[in-house]
Amino acid sequence: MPPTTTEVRQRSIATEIGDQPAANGHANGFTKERAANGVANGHLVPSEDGKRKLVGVDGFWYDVTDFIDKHPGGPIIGSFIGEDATHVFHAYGHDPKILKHRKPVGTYAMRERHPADKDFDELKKIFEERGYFETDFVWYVKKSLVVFALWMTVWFLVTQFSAWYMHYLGAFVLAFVWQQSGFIMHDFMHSQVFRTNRKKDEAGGTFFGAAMFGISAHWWQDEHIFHHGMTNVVDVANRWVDPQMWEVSWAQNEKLFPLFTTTMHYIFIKIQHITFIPVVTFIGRYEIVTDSFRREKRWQEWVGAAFHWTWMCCLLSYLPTWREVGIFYLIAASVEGIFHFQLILSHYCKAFLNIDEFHRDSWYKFQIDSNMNLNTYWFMDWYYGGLNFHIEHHLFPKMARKYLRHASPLVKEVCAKHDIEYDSQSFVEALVTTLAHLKKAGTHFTLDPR
Ligand code: HEM
Repeated sequence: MPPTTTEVRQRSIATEIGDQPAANGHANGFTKERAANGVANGHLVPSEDGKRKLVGVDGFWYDVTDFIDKHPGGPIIGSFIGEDATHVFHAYGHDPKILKHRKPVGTYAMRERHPADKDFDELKKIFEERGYFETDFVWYVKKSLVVFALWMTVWFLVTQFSAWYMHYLGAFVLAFVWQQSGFIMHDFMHSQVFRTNRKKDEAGGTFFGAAMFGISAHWWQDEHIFHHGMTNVVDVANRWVDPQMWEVSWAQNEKLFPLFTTTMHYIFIKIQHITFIPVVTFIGRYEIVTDSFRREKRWQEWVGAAFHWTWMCCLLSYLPTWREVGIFYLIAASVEGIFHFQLILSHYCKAFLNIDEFHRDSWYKFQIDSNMNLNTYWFMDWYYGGLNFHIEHHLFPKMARKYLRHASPLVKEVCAKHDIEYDSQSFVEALVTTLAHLKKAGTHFTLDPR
């Protein structure tokens, strides 16, 4: 059974800080007051009875009161009640026919949030015409074959050699099997492969996520949809944060400070610039594996996990001693942990917004403010899964990853035209910037016990 709206939006903090979910009416990212009014912003037309839940798209209000729990994109729709969701709606590639079947219940005057918005809408059309939102199946077959070849290499190194260093070389290659599978899972769970057939995409995602990478693909998707729709957003009143930007071990932005209230948090945050690298490297993988299955109830993910641990145990059984088993997994997990930096560096030192600021800001502009690209040569795109072009991926989450590099020059042009900073740094620069940022944030942190 899929998690409920409340579970998904409150899980990140409630489970890690140990707090109870907010008791102040928060259920779907809107307060009791907002929900009761049907709409949040004064300039919007209220619903007839004042109690319906309306979402605004392209200047029309749609009543989603009975649709929230059925929405195929999950509970995030509830976070846009009473708001103009035009840009996030289109960015997610909703088929325009979806709204043709729904009768609007009112209209509102669309407010220009930023002059660049029109240009980004135009860019999307240009990219559509260029075919950047279409799937190259041959490309995916090749990617899958690479994963399979790497996987066979691991087996070969572990089963055909008795030298410990060949086994550990196998562990190193295993990290790449996990990493590359993770990227393919990412594409599937964004419906970037079959696109109009979500069931097939989810099955592919579960195979590469749970069976190969070892994490629950649906758990990841639940969090990732919020991460994309509401990147770096903090809702202090409801104790909610973009779930993929929240860790109990550090506070990377002052907007998160009110959520940290214990002496233990204080200690963690004061030393966060020192613990950052070892925690991400050595603990990262264990954390996502356990976190992803802790509350997982979907049987597909458990079947995938059973497959994953069956092949992992068979593989590990070829190693001669428990010591080698331990070191083998540690090497694989730590090398894979290094890959986690990429995603963290793309957001940690960037802008964060409180939820009300977020709903007032331009969705496109904030995607750029809250993202950083990593500069690399084209031949390293495979290593970063194309997500070194994080700005482009966040602006257009359904764009096929092989085209992200091609989309970048036009995105840069729009940013330059509107004087928006397009942040792109090398991996090392981004790491140094993030460490300095963590140190500064830690210095400013003071404990505010509640
Ligand atoms: C009037 C409001 C909305 C309606 C009627 C609606 C309807 C739908 C439908 C029918 C789908 C499945 C088909 C498809 O992907 O084209 C879908 C998917 C989705 N929706 Fe919505 N939606 C609405 C608003 C939103 C909003 C505000 C968000 C905010 C982020 C959102 C996020 C998503 C996501 C992430 C998916 C999954 C896309 C994918 O990866 O395939 N939707 N929605």
